[in-house]
Order: sequence, then C-alpha cells, then structure tokens
Amino acid sequence: MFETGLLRGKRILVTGGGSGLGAAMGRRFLALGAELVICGRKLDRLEATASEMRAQSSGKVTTIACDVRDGVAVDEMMDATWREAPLDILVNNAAATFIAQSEHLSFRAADAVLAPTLHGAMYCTLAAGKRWIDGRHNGVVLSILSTSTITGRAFTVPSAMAKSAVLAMTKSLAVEWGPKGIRTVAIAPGPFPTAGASGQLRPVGRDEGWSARNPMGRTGEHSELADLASFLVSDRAGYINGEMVVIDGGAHLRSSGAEDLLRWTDAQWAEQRAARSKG
Ligand SMILES: CCC/C=C/C(=O)SCCNC(=O)CCNC(=O)[C@H](O)C(C)(C)COP(=O)([O-])OP(=O)([O-])OC[C@H]1O[C@@H](n2cnc3c(N)ncnc32)[C@H](O)[C@@H]1OP(=O)([O-])[O-]
Ligand SMILES: NC(=O)C1=CN([C@@H]2O[C@H](COP(=O)(O)OP(=O)(O)OC[C@H]3O[C@@H](n4cnc5c(N)ncnc54)[C@H](OP(=O)(O)O)[C@@H]3O)[C@@H](O)[C@H]2O)C=CC1
Repeated sequence: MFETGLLRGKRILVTGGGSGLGAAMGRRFLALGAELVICGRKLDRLEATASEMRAQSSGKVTTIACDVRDGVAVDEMMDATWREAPLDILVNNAAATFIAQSEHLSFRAADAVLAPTLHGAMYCTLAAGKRWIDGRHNGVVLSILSTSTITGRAFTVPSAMAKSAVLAMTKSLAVEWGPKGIRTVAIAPGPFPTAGASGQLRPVGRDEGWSARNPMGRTGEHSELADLASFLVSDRAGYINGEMVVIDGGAHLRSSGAEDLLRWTDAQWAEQRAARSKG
C-alpha cells in the first residue's frame, strides 16, 4: 500500500506498544523502515513482543519499562531515548478503561483511568515536545483516542473525558507547536478486537450482535488502523495538523456504543462489580 521505506530514518516511540493496537502499529512502522521504541509497565510482555518483531523484521526495536502515570519515569525514559538519538515520532497509545456505572466509581477508580489515559499522554507529549523544541528537531505526536470524543459514552465516562481532553491537547498544540515544526494528530478507532479492550469492555454475554450492527458488518482489522497511523505520522501527511481521523466503519454515526448497557439490570451490574473484585 505504501512506498518502500516510507518511514525510513524515523525513530518512533509507541507507548503501550507491547500489546494490541500499539504492537500492530509498531509492526507496520518497522516494516516501513522505522526504528521502534516500545514502552509499557510489563517488561516481560514488551520483551516477548519485541522478540516476535525482531524475528519478522531487521529493524531495530528497543524496549523500556515505563509507567506513563509517573512524570519522573517519563522524563527518564525520554532522557534514555534521546541519549541514543532524538525521537521523530511519539504515539500516545497507552490507556486504561473499564465499564462501570458512574455512581459506583470511587475517586481512585476514576483516577485509575484518567492517570494513564490523560496524564500519561500529556506527560509524554510535554517531555518529547520540549526536547524537540530545545533541539530544533521536527516531531509528530499521534494520539490514539476514541469516538467517545464525538458522542460521549455512558458507562466509560472517565475514558471519554480523558480522550476528549487529549483531543483538546491535539488541537491546541497544533497551533502552538506547528510553527516550531511539531505536528499533532489523532485517530479515533471504533471497535478493534484486542485482549485489553475485550477484557475491560466486553464481558462474556454482552450484546453479541454488536459487530454485525456496524455499518460495515464487522469490527476493524489491526492492519487497517496500522496503515492509517503510518500515513498520519509520515511526511506524506505533512499538512495534516490538529486533526482526528475516525476509523470505525461508520459505527458512531449509528450509536455511541453503550445502548445495550442502558438495559443492564442492577443484578447484571452487581455481577460485573463482583467479577472485578474477584479478578
Ligand atoms: C471506551 C473506548 C475507548 C477506549 C478503549 C480502551 O482503552 S481499550 C484498552 C483497555 N486496556 C486496559 O485498560 C489496559 C490497562 N488496564 C489497567 O491498567 C487496569 O486494568 C486498570 C488501571 C483499568 C485497573 O487496574 P487495577 O485493577 O489494578 O486497579 P487498582 O487495583 O489500581 O484499582 C484502582 C481503583 O480502580 C477501581 N477499579 C479498577 N477496575 C475497576 C472496575 N472494572 N470497575 C470498577 N472499579 C474498578 C478499584 O476498585 C480501585 O478503586 P478503590 O476500590 O480503591 O476505590
Ligand atoms: N481496541 C479498541 O477497540 C479500541 C482501542 N482504543 C485505544 O487504543 C489504544 C490501545 O488499546 P488496545 O490495544 O485495545 O488495548 P491494550 O490493553 O492492549 O493496550 C493498552 C496498552 O497500554 C499499556 N499501558 C496501560 N497503562 C499503562 C501505564 N500506566 N504506563 C505505560 N503503559 C501502560 C499497556 O501495557 P502494560 O499493561 O504493560 O502497562 C498496554 O500495552 C488505547 O489508547 C485505547 O484506548 C480506542 C478505541 C477502541
């Protein structure tokens, strides 16, 4: 689909790159000639993913254990990365979410989502941006958001709030940092099956017909998201700034994706909370 070497010479950090969509984007970036850095909290998973990537590609893959909720750890990760060479592209992909009735959310539960999804993306963006600006180096920040930024979303309110805030960051910095050579862009994925998303959002028995109701009759392929991400971070997208591209088969035009949960009974929600506390 793309010219060979579209991302040659680009050094890309994908937060949460050890699993799911982050790993899918990483694989495509490598195939297009990029050098990859992936971070997450679980070093064993990062290493396992990196080994698979190295087996499939001759590109360089570096792993760094980093909890993006911790600004000091984010700065240390950026220092370690920059010691080797400046990044060219940051992908804010790490995030957390779960379904819950908002009236049952403790403050700690709200923070469990806001901290990685909003603060983590902000810390990584600030840490990369100040290094790019100090070094007069061009950069791109791609943030993986959600169609909840357009529709809102019942039962995942902290996630919808965090993703909307990162969209505001994307638009604001496009104007502030564009003149300094930094583009900020975003993707709003619809449903792309991953272990993380299924585990947090789709307990067994939840609305089995949802993917057939997507206007395209299916969920997204990881390769489709990886292709869009590759284009947006590449120099071919050099005039796209401050924009969020939706990739959801048209799903959000039909539903915000939480209607089935409005029909859940108190007993179902109690069961969901109990499953979590056992988990
Ligand atoms: C919407 C579409 C767009 C987004 C899609 C995605 O992001 S897909 C990607 C999806 N991928 C991921 O999400 C991967 C990353 N996920 C994670 O890192 C973790 O699963 C976590 C941070 C979400 C929860 O971490 P943990 O289990 O270690 O939590 P903890 O022990 O640190 O507790 C902190 C507080 O949170 C509370 N609480 C926790 N869970 C629930 C719940 N289900 N129900 C209610 N409450 C919950 C817990 O009770 C506690 O409050 P308390 O009782 O002290 O007042
Ligand atoms: N799949 C889908 O349908 C959709 C996904 N998205 C978004 O796509 C992105 C990827 O999600 P997906 O691949 O599905 O799910 P995953 O659960 O696989 O991805 C989340 C990643 O974030 C990392 N992570 C979580 N918390 C932290 C933290 N505090 N510090 C560093 N890394 C962290 C996890 O690694 P570790 O646990 O090792 O820290 C994991 O690799 C997310 O931003 C999500 O909101 C948006 C809409 C729909």
